[in-house]
Amino acid sequence: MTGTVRPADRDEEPDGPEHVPQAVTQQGSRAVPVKGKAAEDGNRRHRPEVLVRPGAPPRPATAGAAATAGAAKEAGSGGPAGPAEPADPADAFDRDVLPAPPHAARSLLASLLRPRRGKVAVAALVLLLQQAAVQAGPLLVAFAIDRAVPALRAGDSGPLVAVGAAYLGCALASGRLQFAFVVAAARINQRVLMELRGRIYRHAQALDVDFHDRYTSGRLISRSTTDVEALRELLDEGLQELMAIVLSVFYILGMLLWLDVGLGTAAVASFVPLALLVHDFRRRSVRVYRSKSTAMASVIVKFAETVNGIRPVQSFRRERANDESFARLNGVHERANGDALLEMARYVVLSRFTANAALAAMVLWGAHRVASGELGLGVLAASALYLRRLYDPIDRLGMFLNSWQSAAASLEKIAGLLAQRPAVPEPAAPRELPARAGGKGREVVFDRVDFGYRTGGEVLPAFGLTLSAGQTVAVVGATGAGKSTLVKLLARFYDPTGGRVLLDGVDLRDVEPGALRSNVVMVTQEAFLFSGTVAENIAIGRPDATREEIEAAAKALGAHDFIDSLPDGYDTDVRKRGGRISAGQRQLVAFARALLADPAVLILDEATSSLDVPGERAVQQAMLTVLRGRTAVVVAHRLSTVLVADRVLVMEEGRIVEDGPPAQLIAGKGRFAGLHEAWRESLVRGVQ
Ligand SMILES: Nc1ncnc2c1ncn2[C@@H]1O[C@H](COP(=O)(O)OP(=O)(O)OP(=O)(O)O)[C@@H](O)[C@H]1O
Repeated sequence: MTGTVRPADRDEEPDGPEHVPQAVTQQGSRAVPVKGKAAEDGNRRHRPEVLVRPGAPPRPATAGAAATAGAAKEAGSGGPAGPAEPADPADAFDRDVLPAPPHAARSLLASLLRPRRGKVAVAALVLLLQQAAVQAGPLLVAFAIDRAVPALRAGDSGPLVAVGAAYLGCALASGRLQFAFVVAAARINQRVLMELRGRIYRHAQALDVDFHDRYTSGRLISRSTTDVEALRELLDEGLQELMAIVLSVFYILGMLLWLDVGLGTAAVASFVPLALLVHDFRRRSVRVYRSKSTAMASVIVKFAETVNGIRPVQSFRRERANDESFARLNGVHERANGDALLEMARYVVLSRFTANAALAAMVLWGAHRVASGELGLGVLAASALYLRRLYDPIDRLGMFLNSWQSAAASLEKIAGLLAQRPAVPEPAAPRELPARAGGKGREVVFDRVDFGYRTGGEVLPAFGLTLSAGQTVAVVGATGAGKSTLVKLLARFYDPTGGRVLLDGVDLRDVEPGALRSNVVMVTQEAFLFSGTVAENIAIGRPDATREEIEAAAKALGAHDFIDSLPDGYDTDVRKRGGRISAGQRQLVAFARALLADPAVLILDEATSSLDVPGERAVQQAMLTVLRGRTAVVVAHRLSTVLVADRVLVMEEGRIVEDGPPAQLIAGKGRFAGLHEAWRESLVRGVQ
C-alpha cells in the first residue's frame, strides 16, 4: 500500500474551508477514543463520542509536498504564521506572476479598450483640438512681437487687439476642451476598471478549489485592489499624459520647423539623446517595477494570512514572529519602492540636464542669428517658448513610463490569473439527469476512479464503488486516509485523474453546473455563513423559497427557537451579530440550508469540534433529519453517526479496506470492529 498515499504532512496543506483541526489522529493503527469536552463538563454518560487517535507521527515531506506546503503557508492555512516566502521557485504558484501568453498585459489592456474604441477616438479628437488651442500661444507671441508691435508703433492697434482676442479665445477653448476630455476619459476609465474587476471576480469564482488552495486569497485581493489601482493610475493620469505629450511634441516640432527650419531641425536632433535616455529608463524600470509590485503583494498576502488566521496566531503566540516577518516583507517593499524612486530621480536629472543643455545651445545659436539679422526676434522668442514646452513633458514622460511600468507589472499578473483555466471545466454538451425518484436521492458510482492532486502523487489508487440511491454511507479512517478527497470528487471540486464518477449513470463532467450544484450539496465542518440575514443564509440553495418554507426547514431541524430568539429573528444579520451564533447553531443553519435545497446527494463533513452536550445532541438529531430521503455520504468522526448509517466505508491510505453495514463490520474482526470496541471501552470508562 505504500506509495499510494502522497507522503505529505497534512497539517501543511492548504485545504481551504474544509481544513480544520483534526479529531482523528493516529497512534499505531489502533483507534482510541479520548475524552471530549463534555467529559470535562462532568456529564460523562452523554459526552460526544469523538474519535481521537492521539500523537499522529508526522509523515515525511517530499519535495512536491514541500512546495505545496510553502504555498499553503502563504495561504494562511498552513499554520498560524508560516513565512510568506516561496518554498520552491519551480512552482509558478510560489511566484507572484503566473505564466501568461506573450504581451498579455498589452492584449489585456487592448481587450478592455477595444469595445470602447469609438469613445476613445472621440476623446483623442477632443485632446487633439485642445492641444491645438494650447500650442497656438507662442505663435501668437511671435506675431505680436514681429507684426503687431511694429503696427502699433505705426498707429495701427488692430493686429494687437486681434492677437489679444485670439489668445483669450485659445485659452477659453483649451479650458473647455480640457474639461470635455477629462469627463470623456473618466467615463471610459471607470468602465474599463469596472469591467476588469468584474472579470477578476467572475474568473476567481469559476476557478477550481485546487487553484484557490494554491493561489491564496491574499494574492487574489492584491490582484483586484492594488493591481487594478495601478491600471487606474495609468488610465487616469498616464495615458492622458502620454496622449498630451505625443500630440504636443508633434505640434511643437511642426511649429518650430515652420518658424525656422534650422532651429526645428536642431530640436528634432536633440531628441536622439533624449530617446536613448527614455529607452534606458524603460529597460531599468521594468525590473524595478516588477519587484516593487511583487513586494507589495507579499505584504498584502502576509496581512491577509495573519488576519484570516487570527485565532491560531493569538493562541500560538505568533505575534512577535509575525511582526518580524511582516517587518522583513515591509522592508523589502520599502527598498523596492526606494529603487523605483531612485530610477525616476536618475531619469529626471539626466533628462533635464540634456534638455536644458539643448535649449541653451539653441537659444545661443538663435541669438547669434538674430544679431546678424538672419532671424526675427519674435521668431526666436516664440522658438524659445516652444523649446521650453517641448522639453517640459520629458519629465512627464518619465511619470507616464512610471505608471506604465507599474500598470504593466500589474496587468501581467492579472493576465496570468485570467489565463488560468478551471481544472473542472463546464461541459461542452451538458447532459440532463434522469428524473429523480421521489424521496430517494440518486445512485452514485465511482467507476474505476483514481486520483492524485496536481501537486502530489496518487492519493486514491484505482477503485470502484456504488452507492445506491437513498443510502446513508459513513466514511471513516485515520487522518489523511483520503476521506475528504473521496467526497470532494463526488462534489466535483476535482475531477478524477482516471475513471468517472456517475450520478444516476451520468458522468459528473457532463452534468450542467447548475444541476450538479442543486443535486449534490456538501455541508462542510465550519458551516460557513455569508453576510446577510439568517433567512438569506438558509435560502442560499433555493433563493426563491418563501419565508414559510425557510421557517419550516428551520423548525424541522429544531433551529427555529434559537433563530426566533435572535434580536431580529430570521432577519438578524449574521455578520453584525455573528458572535451570537454559536458553532452548533451555525451547523443547524447549514443543515436547514441543505434541507431547503433538498439535494439528491448530500455530503456531510461531520464537525470534529466539541460542542456542548445539548448542542451536540441537537446537531446529531438535525443531521438525521437532513440525511433522510436522499443519498448521503458522511465523513464521520463520531461512532454514533456511523451506527445510524446503512453502510460504513473504512479507508486506509487511499483505499477502502472495509465496506459493509455497521452491525456486520462490528461482528467481524476487522479494523472497524477494533474501532467500535475501543469506543465501547471508552464509554464504559466514561460511565464509571
Ligand atoms: N489540496 C491538496 N493538495 C495536495 N495534496 C492533498 C490536498 N488535500 C489533501 N491532500 C493529500 O491527500 C491525502 C488525503 O487527504 P484527505 O484530506 O482526503 O484525508 P482525510 O482522510 O479526509 O483526512 P482528515 O480526516 O484529516 O481530513 C493526504 O495525504 C493529503 O496530504
